[in-house]
Amino acid sequence: MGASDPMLSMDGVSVEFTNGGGPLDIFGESETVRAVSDVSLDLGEQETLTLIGESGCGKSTLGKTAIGAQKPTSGTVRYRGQDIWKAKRNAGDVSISFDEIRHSLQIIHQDPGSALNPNQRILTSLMLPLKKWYPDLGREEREERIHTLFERVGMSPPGDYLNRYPHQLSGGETQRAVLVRALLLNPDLILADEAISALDVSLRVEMMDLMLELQDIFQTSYLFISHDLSNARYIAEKSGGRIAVMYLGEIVEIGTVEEIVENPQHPYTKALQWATANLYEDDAEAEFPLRKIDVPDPTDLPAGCHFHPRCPKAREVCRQQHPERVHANGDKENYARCFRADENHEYWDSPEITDE
Ligand SMILES: Nc1ncnc2c1ncn2[C@@H]1O[C@H](COP(=O)(O)OP(=O)(O)OP(=O)(O)O)[C@@H](O)[C@H]1O
Repeated sequence: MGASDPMLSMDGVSVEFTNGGGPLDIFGESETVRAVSDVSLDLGEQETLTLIGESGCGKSTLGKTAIGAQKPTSGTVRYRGQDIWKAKRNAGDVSISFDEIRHSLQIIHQDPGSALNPNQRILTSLMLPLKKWYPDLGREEREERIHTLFERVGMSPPGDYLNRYPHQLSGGETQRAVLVRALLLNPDLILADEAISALDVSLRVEMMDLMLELQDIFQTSYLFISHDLSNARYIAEKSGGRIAVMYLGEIVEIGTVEEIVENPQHPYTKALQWATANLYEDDAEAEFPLRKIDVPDPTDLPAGCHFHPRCPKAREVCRQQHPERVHANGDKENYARCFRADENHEYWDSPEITDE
């Protein structure tokens, strides 16, 4: 690993799924969905990034690809400089094994119960990964680690919770137990895929606070996935992290809270703001920010800018050209994929679209 390698680095990552066309498909037709399209992204130590976007825009697929649980169709994903899929194939110069990579990149799901065996007491479910990854630890030491972490996440006395079965815990308790399970492995990154969505609103804030507090202690990076801009804003504000907005497989805008929430460039980010009523009460009367509500068929993406059929600012050029990343003021990491972010683009002389 080079000293300057980011903890996680994705370069030109695309993920395609082909459905149908198999021997049992009587029509013999196959359709390809580009769930993730040309995403390049670096995540540093103790960094927090929240992915937001509508259902089906590719957030989970991108998250899974980041932690090595989904193979990209093209592009590379590197953990501390090691190509994850070369490590998986054990091809060439592998400095970090695939097992070690998967151990360092953990996931918490929306349905935390699915991570715990319903027929096992919580203690047994938590002991197993410790036994697997830290075989030198004795039983007592393993139990001690689990007890300490349960105290830390407010589940005290730990014995009261650890002897229960998953169905005997509340949603918030289960989510904390699963967080402990991930933290026990000392991961460099936790992918929290809609991890708080199923909780009551009051518990959501508590859980976000807890995760961010533990981030300092465990020096973990987080990749949060949320469909809710107000949660993304809360996390990014508290952690000083970034927000990435996805639309039909692409990151269309990425930046800090100031960039994404206060001063968005992309009309799609503005539409998400509009939909998050409590964030923008002043704009409640503002014009509806989409020309069409329906999301295009992901197996048949529109030419040009994929957002143009819904974009109230679309012009002819948006039908013809696909926007590149426009970085503001020489910023290397953050950008918007919209012609409007470039004040010199031919977009400004292009006629408005009137007929779609
Ligand atoms: N295993 C799969 N096989 C085929 N298509 C898939 C598969 N996984 C995801 N897709 C498709 O890829 C696209 C992106 O899905 P993904 O679940 O990543 O989106 P998402 O933004 O996480 O959505 P949600 O918020 O509903 O979970 C969707 O069109 C989905 O139907």
